[in-house]
Amino acid sequence: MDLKTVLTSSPGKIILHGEHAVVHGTTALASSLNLRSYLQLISSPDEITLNFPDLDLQGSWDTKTTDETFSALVKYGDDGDAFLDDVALETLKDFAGLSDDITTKNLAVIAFLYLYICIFKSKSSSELPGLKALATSNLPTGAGLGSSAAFSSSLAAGLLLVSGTIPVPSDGTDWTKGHYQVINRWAYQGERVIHGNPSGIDNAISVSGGALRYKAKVFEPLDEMPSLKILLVNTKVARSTKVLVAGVKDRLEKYPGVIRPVFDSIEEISQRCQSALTSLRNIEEKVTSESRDNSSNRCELYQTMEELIDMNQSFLKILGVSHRTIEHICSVTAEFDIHSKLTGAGGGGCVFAVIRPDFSEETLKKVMAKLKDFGYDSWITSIGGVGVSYHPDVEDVKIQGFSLPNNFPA
Ligand SMILES: Nc1ncnc2c1ncn2[C@@H]1O[C@H](COP(=O)(O)OP(=O)(O)OP(=O)(O)O)[C@@H](O)[C@H]1O
Ligand SMILES: C[C@@](O)(CCO)CC(=O)[O-]
Ligand SMILES: [Mg+2]
Repeated sequence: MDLKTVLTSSPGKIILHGEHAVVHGTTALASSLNLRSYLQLISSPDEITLNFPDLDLQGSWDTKTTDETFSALVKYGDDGDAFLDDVALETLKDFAGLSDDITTKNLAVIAFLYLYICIFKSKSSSELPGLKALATSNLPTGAGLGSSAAFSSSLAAGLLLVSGTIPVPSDGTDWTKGHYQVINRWAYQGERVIHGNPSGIDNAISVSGGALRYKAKVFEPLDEMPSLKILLVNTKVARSTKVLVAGVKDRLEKYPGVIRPVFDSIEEISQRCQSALTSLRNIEEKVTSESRDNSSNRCELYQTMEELIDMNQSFLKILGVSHRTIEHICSVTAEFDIHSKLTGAGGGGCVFAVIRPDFSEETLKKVMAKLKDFGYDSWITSIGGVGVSYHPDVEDVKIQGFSLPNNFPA
C-alpha cells in the first residue's frame, strides 16, 4: 500500500421523479446536490478502526483475525470481483457483533467491512491492511438525499485508491470512464448491503455528479438540464429506505393490477419532465444568445413541471411511501402556490419544490418562516455539481469550494 492517507468525497442527490418505480424498471431523473459525504482512510498497523460520528458508530477489529475468518469465505464472480454470499454476510454480521442488532444505522459498519474485505481480496490474496476510517457528512442521514450512496461512493473510491486498484487522478485530471465504472460497481455493493434491493440510481448519481436519467441499470447524463432553484424541506422524520422499498414490493405483490399502472404513470411523468427540462434549457440558451424573451413559454413549462410534481406526489401516496408530515409540508407550500413532492424513499425525509425564477424572495422567506414555525428545516439549493472526488489534502476540499462537516478534525 503506497498511500498513507486518502480523503474522498461524494455528493448526495435529489430524485426529481421516478423514486421507487425505478426499482421496478421505470425511468427516474436525478441530480446531484452540493452536500457531500467525506471519507478519510489512514494507514495504521494491525487494526481496522471505524469512526462514523454522524451515527455515533465506532468499532475496531484485528486485521489478522479478520483475514483468517474471511479469506476462506470470499468467493469470486466472473468479473474477478470478490464477494461474500448470504451465508458469509451473516458471518460478517456476527463477526462485527451486530447480528442481534441489525438496524439500518449499523449496516454502515457491515457495508464498510464488506467493501474492505472484498476490494482488497479482489486485488490480491495478500493480507488485509490496517486502516483507520473516518466518515462524516454534510447530508442529513436517512432523509432521502442519498446519504447511503454518498457514503458508499466515497468508501468505494477510498478503498480502491488504497488498494491500488485505481490510481490517484493526476493533477487536475479526472479518473477515466473505466475507473468511474469500477467505483460505481463497488458503491452499488455498499448500497446493496444498506438497502437490500437498490435500483442503483443513487450510487450512479453520486459517482457521476451532474444530472442523469436512469432506467434498468442504464444511465445517461442529462446535459440539457436548466438551472433550477430548489426548495428543500426536511420533515426530520427518520425512516429507512430498505424498509420503504420492501413495503412497495409487498404492495405490488398484493395489488399488481393497481400498482403496475401507477409505475406506468410515473414512467410517463419522468419522460414528460425530461422534455420540459430540455425545452426550458433551450429557452435559457436562446434568451442568452438572442436576448429574446420567451417568458410565456417558460411560464407554461414551469406549470407543466408543477403539475407533474403534484401528480407524482399523489402516486407516491398510493405506493404507501408518503407521510403525514410530507402531506403537511405540501399543503403549507401549496398555500403559496409552491408545488412539492417527496424525494428519495419518502416515509418522512425530505420534500422538494422547484421555485419559479420570478417567485418573490419576500414570499419565499415567509414560506420558509412558516415551515420553521411547524418545526421543519428548509433551505434553498441549486442542483448539479461534481461526483466522487479525490482530495490530495484537506485544503483541496476548500479549494474545490466544498465545505467540510463541522465534526471533521481540523
Ligand atoms: N455519514 C454517514 N456515516 C455513516 N453511515 C452513513 C452516513 N450517511 C449514511 N450512512 C448510512 O446510510 C444509512 C441511511 O441510508 P438510507 O438509504 O436509509 O437513507 P438515505 O440514503 O439518506 O436516503 P435515500 O436512500 O432515500 O436517498 C444510515 O443509517 C447509515 O447506515
Ligand atoms: C426509493 C429509491 O427508488 C430511491 C432512494 O433514493 C430506492 C432505489 O432506487 O434504490
Ligand atoms: Mg439511501
